Amino acid sequence: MTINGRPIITIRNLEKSFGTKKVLKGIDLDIYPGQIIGYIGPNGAGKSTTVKIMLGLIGNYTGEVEILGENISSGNVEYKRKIGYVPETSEVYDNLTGREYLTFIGELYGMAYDEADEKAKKLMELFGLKQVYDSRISSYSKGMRQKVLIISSLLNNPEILFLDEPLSGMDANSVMIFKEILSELKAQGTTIFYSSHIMEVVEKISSRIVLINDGLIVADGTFEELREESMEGSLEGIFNQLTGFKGHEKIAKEFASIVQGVDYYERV
Ligand SMILES: Nc1ncnc2c1ncn2[C@@H]1O[C@H](COP(=O)(O)OP(=O)(O)OP(=O)(O)O)[C@@H](O)[C@H]1O
Repeated sequence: MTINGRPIITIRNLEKSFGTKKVLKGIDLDIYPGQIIGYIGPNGAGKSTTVKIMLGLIGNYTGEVEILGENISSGNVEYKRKIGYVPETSEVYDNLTGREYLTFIGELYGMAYDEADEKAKKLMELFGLKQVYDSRISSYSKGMRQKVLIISSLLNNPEILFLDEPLSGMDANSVMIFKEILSELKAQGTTIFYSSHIMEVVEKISSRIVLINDGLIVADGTFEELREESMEGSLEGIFNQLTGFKGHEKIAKEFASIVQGVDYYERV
């Protein structure tokens, strides 16, 4: 694993509970500039919670989170100017046009209107959305909205990009472009924190993979390192092994039996 300089993100003994449910049970992570971190784990493992804490969207945690040398609990929100975020579920302002939305976001980041407009227009064109730049977002398809979110997260040329399942709804060609964009950004030193369930993409793009299960990190290394340790050939296999998952066929058969109203145990 290549490590450049000081960590850009440091997480120490991060714990978070919702009510009586402990969701993060002591996360420790040092993330270095220019890494693409593939952050993976089963549904409910705590991935989005970790990301939202780093973004300052969730409070009341214990432990330390430092981003760009600043403890985020200090109340200084300056670091937010230097990060970008594509959320898992998006709340885009539907009534705005692409231009209105993206210039609004650009201005929130402190950009001049014309600068944001120029940049957004060019990026929309590269994503094949030139024709709809002045149409309301409510008329966009799911994938088109996703592209707008991706553009909005990059307008400020962030030092750290947080991506939470960013590919949802995007077609195969757009995914290819997006993967290439991530490689280019990484080559220029952007740090990317990438949380996704699409194992083949995570496997290909990540310089380091961190697997979280039930609120704890259970694996951390390059894909090759994890493969050697687990003796599994694919990230999917490593994921299944480390999360203790077995018997997908049995579960599927039982599921189908219930759907069809057939007694599973009579059928097997
Ligand atoms: N605001 C909340 N209030 C109560 N419980 C919450 C809240 N947000 C998350 N949780 C719980 O915390 C746990 C972790 O959720 P989180 O969204 O971090 O999981 P995840 O790893 O991102 O899962 P997924 O892969 O399904 O997106 C889940 O059990 C979830 O129900």
